[in-house]
Parts: sequence; structure tokens; C-alpha cells
Amino acid sequence: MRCLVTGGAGYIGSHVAQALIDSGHKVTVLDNLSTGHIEAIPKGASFERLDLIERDRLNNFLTRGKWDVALHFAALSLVGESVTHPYYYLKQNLITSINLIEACVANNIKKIIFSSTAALFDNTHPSPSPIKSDSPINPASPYGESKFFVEKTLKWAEKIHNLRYASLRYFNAAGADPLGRLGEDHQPETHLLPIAIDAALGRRPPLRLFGTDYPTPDGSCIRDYIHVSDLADAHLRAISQINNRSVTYNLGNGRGFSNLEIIKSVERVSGRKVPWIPAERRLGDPPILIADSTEIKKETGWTPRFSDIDEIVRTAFTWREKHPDGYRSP
Ligand SMILES: NC(=O)c1ccc[n+]([C@@H]2O[C@H](COP(=O)([O-])OP(=O)(O)OC[C@H]3O[C@@H](n4cnc5c(N)ncnc54)[C@H](O)[C@@H]3O)[C@@H](O)[C@H]2O)c1
Ligand SMILES: O=c1ccn([C@@H]2O[C@H](COP(=O)(O)OP(=O)(O)O[C@H]3O[C@H](CO)[C@H](O)[C@H](O)[C@H]3O)[C@@H](O)[C@H]2O)c(=O)[nH]1
Repeated sequence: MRCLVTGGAGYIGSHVAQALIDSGHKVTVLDNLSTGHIEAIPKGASFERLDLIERDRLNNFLTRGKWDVALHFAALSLVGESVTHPYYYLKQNLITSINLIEACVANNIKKIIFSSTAALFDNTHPSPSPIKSDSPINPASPYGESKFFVEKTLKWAEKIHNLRYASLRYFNAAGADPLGRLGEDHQPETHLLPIAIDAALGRRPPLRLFGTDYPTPDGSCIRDYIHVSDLADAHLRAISQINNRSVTYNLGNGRGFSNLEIIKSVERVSGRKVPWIPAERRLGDPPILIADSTEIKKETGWTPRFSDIDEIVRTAFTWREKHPDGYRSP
């Protein structure tokens, strides 16, 4: 297949682009490098530096080639930041995605795989966990809302233009390419696991644990961590699944780990202490997010290879130890 990958210089997009290339597909990465890295674009992919907000440039670019599927990772994606910059998030994520959807329809790209999120679900009043794809949607952040807008836009594109899509609602992506080719590198980093790893390596001040008074057994938030290679596998399966109909899947391991349990896992894997201090809750954080991924398993045969949290953490730790400055490391 000829695959167009927006956000392919980013954390998840680069891992999926690599998996596509490993499976013999052709990849074109579109990325503005706002949070991504040119070094993360896998060898063999072609690259166009382009901001999806530039509708005409995007259209122009798509008239110059042919693609079978677009995988859409490019987005603003930080829950906490979206609460401080709500209109920016709502506007940017919706407009860039509509630009892409419109351009795909106009240029005969018939399939889109969309990076949706667990942040569609609130769970403030714990509805029965784990969360199914038809569980009530009630985003706790503008980020989550922006992704819901895009899901709805895709539904209209299917109805009106016959575009097929897969909305993949990832829970918390974690880990790194088991072969060590790629990893997670955000600057500044805001995600729990890479921060805990850097704190263990003594490369940053103590981790600030956002909220110790949540209605959970140890008072910290609970998340479902899914290895980035398992996510990549799910994308490949989703592409073949949408020949005749669109799908919406929740994607996680089906097991929750509290923030404190993640800290303990990093301590086991690294053999070092993770220095941390309690801090205020971060706005927009639901207390518990655990996925029910039965649907994708049943319909595509997908099953996560990494189910042990220490194994997931180990791949992230190994990459970070070798790349202490991320992609800027020698
Ligand atoms: N990381 C997670 O745990 C997680 C969970 C659920 C959903 N998601 C979604 O998955 C996708 C990828 O997340 P990530 O963690 O890899 O993020 P990331 O920031 O590492 O990657 C995003 C990529 O998109 C590019 N980009 C951003 N805006 C762009 C624009 N306007 N035009 C062109 N390129 C642009 C960035 O430069 C970057 O390379 C996002 O859509 C995110 O919302 C992530
Ligand atoms: O320094 C930190 C960083 C994070 N946390 C806590 O760790 C948990 C996980 O936070 P992350 O920032 O690592 O991940 P999120 O759950 O906020 O968000 C991630 O997963 C979501 C889906 O669940 C989204 O889609 C989003 O794009 C992606 O960044 C939260 O309780 C957060 O408050 C801390 O306590 N201290």
C-alpha cells in the first residue's frame, strides 16, 4: 500500500510508519516538526515538511501523488495544555483534520485511520470500567472534545463521500521500538513514564505527582498502558478491516496501573529510586481510564504482545538510557 502518514515524525506516528515499512508498504510522512523529529522518520519513508493548517499547500501536495490510505497522527495532544489553551486546541485539531479529510476526498484517498483517544471518556463518576467503544462520551478536556469533533466529521465524510475510516481510541501509549530504532522524545516532556525514567536517571528534578486524593486505592490516577508496537500492529489490521465499513475501536491492555504503580515499575526496571513529590491535581485528568478492547480483538484478531507493565517500561528505559537527550543524543 501507499500510505500517507501525518505526524510521522512524532512518537506514535514514527513507530507506525516503521511498522508499515517493515511490512513492505510505501510511506510518505507529512509533518511540520512542531513536536516531532526529523531523525524519527524511518529510513525508506519520503518526507514533506508541511503544516496541515495550510489547506492549499496540502491539497496541492496530494494532487502530486497517489495514496491508498492516510494515517492521521498529527495533532496537539496534551490534556493539561488543552485546558489552559482551549480554543487553540479545539480550532487547531478540528481545522487541520477537516483540511486532511477534505483533501483525501478530493484526491481519491478512500481510507483514513484516525488517532482518537481515551480522553473522550470522563469516568469522573466511575461508570463501569473497562470502557467500551459505545460507553458514554463526555470529554473532561478540550483535547478530548476536539478529537470527538473529528470522529463526528469522519462519520459525515463516510455518509456523504463514502470515505472509510477507523477511529482508534488509544489509551496511554508507552514504550519504544523493541529493536531500539525509535523511542519517545517530547520537548518538554509531559508524560508520566518518560518523566519517571528521567527522574530515576537523575536527569531532571523530582517527578511531581499530580493528585494524591483521587478515588482510587492509592489516591493517584489510573491509566491503561499500551505498547506503541502493539498500537502499530492495530493500525495495520485496521486498514484491512475497513474495506467495506468504518470502525471505531478502543485500544488498551485492559488493565489499569496507578501513577504510583508506574513509578514502582520504573524503580524495578531501572534498579533506581524515582524521586517524586506530591502536587496539585492537573486539570482535565479523569481519575480512571481502562480500555475494553474486545471489539478489535474479535473483529481483527489483534492482541497485545506486551501485557506486562515492566516489559513495556523496559523498552522505554532501554531507549532512554541509550538516548539520554532523545533524538539529539549522539
Ligand atoms: N501519546 C499518547 O498516549 C496518545 C494517546 C491517545 C491518542 N494520542 C494521539 O496520537 C497522535 C500521536 O500522538 P504522539 O504522542 O505521537 O504525539 P507527538 O506530538 O509525538 O506527534 C505528533 C506529530 O504531529 C506533528 N504535527 C503536529 N501538528 C501538526 C500540523 N498542524 N501539521 C503537521 N504536523 C503536525 C508533530 O510535529 C509531531 O511529529 C495524536 O493525534 C494524539 O492525540 C496519543
Ligand atoms: O509529571 C507528571 C506527568 C503526568 N502525571 C500524571 O500521570 C497520568 C498520565 O499522564 P500523561 O500526561 O502521561 O498521559 P495522559 O493520560 O494525560 O494523556 C495521554 O493519554 C491520553 C489518553 O488516555 C491522551 O490521548 C493523550 O494524548 C496522551 O498524552 C496523569 O494522571 C497525570 O496527571 C503526573 O502525575 N506527573
